[in-house]
Amino acid sequence: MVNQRTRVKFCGITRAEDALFAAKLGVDAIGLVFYSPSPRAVTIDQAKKVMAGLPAFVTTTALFVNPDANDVEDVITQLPVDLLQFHGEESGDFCRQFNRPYIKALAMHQQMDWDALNSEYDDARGWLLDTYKPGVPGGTGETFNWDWLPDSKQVSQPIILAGGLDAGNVKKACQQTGVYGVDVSGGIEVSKGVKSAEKMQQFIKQIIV
Ligand SMILES: O=C(O)c1ccccc1N[C@@H]1O[C@H](COP(=O)(O)O)[C@@H](O)[C@H]1O
Repeated sequence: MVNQRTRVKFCGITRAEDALFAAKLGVDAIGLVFYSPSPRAVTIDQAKKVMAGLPAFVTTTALFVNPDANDVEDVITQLPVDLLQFHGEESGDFCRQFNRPYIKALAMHQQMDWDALNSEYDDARGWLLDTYKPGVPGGTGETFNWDWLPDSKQVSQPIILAGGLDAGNVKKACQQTGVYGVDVSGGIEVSKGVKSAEKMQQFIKQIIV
């Protein structure tokens, strides 16, 4: 039996050099933000450059927040993204219309209706559980109470933990929660959209030993 380590996604990548460095460190996935109000948003041309030098086996994820279906189509017809990430209030039907694997981000509250979510997003490849902050769809840089995570009897989808992770708390997060994966954006940046090689390395060191 192979030991499974926590999977890692670095999100909000805007520069080819950051994507390459992340790949060298061994990340499983990188995220490209297609949500224009975000300071980490990329255009399709920028995303092409970021993706160009990536080696095989690094999953590329396109992140949207309540997009028009046409905008998603534009991205998936022009870029070879592997996975869609919906970070708004998209319905299950909306997410699955593109016939692409998707993950659904959910803003965490103490009480979640896991049964309803199970039936709405039963075909999601993972649920990304992120901090709830009114008016901010994601990238808050803030953690939520990890005791609120569901147990394996409540959900069947792989859980990806997000929200305020960094090199200082990710090890504890993995040990305490046993999640399938973690997703980080602000915790590995020097400034919004610009990743820090040092912080990326420190983050990975906590997971890949
Ligand atoms: O990064 C953004 O700007 C962003 C904008 C809108 C929705 C989601 C966004 N990022 C995602 O938010 C989480 C947590 O980010 P952080 O580590 O707390 O900064 C992460 O999954 C990003 O993918």
